[in-house]
Amino acid sequence: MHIGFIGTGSMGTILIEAFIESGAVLPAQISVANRTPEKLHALTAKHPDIKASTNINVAQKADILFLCTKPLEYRTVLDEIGEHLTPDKLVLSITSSVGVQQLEAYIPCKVARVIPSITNTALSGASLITFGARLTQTDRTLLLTLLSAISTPIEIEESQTRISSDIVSCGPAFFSFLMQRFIDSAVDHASITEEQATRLMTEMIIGLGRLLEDGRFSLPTLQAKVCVPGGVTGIGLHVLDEETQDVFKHLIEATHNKFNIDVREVQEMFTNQKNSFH
Ligand SMILES: NC(=O)C1=CN([C@@H]2O[C@H](COP(=O)(O)OP(=O)(O)OC[C@H]3O[C@@H](n4cnc5c(N)ncnc54)[C@H](O)[C@@H]3O)[C@@H](O)[C@H]2O)C=CC1
Ligand SMILES: O=C(O)[C@@H]1CCC=N1
Repeated sequence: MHIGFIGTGSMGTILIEAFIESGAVLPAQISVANRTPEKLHALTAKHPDIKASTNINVAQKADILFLCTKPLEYRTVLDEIGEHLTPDKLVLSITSSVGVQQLEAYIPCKVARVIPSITNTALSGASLITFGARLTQTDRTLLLTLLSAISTPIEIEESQTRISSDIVSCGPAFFSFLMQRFIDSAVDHASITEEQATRLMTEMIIGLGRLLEDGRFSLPTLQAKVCVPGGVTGIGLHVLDEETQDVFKHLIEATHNKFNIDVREVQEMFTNQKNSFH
């Protein structure tokens, strides 16, 4: 099996290095292409057996091809490689605004969407999968096995794409931000250094993650267990309840508004299609 990556920016590189680190894929099984050659050199300097090439060569060689560019670059890439995408190949969108049906209408090969997360760097967290109609059961199993090496793959409906990606892919940034806010306030209002507060926060979050992983407590039970009657946690939770009421409602509205704009732009990009590859 040979795996191709077009786009070796942030997420392309994360995926490549996670697959290598997990042992699921050998560097010699990977071909990469990127618009800016410097990013390819950085990758091949670290992993000399990875083959750096052109978009077309990568598409020709790959059995599974990850498209790791930004959404509005998909059409340019597909127009370049489309004639090499034979029906046996599996092409993966890693972006929420480029849907499976859109790609199926444009190219004749098998198509799926896999939305990764920065947490996959630690061979952890989820990846979100939507299978296209052309995949066989064997293709699905192969893809699930591959993704299981770096994540917990979770199949989602097309309609759940944005909210699932808000949680799985954007969530690490959102929760890092909240942790940083907590740390900044600790440093401003108590006698603790940023370094010490960050260390305590990191240990707490790792411990919380492990606790959630073993499934012992639901989120509400966990809160109830920490809240000693008449103690301090309840006072803090009351402040959070009062002051964060609409925060995530507003966040979800904002990400969904942006997503709707992106989806419209992607639709326009594919509607202007003089040449689908069917
Ligand atoms: N960063 C993240 O945490 C996540 C990103 N994604 C998706 O991954 C995609 C890429 O995101 P990033 O890696 O963060 O962006 P990025 O900007 O770091 O990487 C995109 C890469 O594509 C390359 N590229 C652009 N046009 C090209 C072309 N015609 N041929 C070859 N290479 C080309 C660029 O040179 C760049 O290296 C986006 O669609 C995003 O929605 C999905 C989940 C999480
Ligand atoms: O910021 C973005 O658009 C991408 C999508 C998911 C995470 N990062």
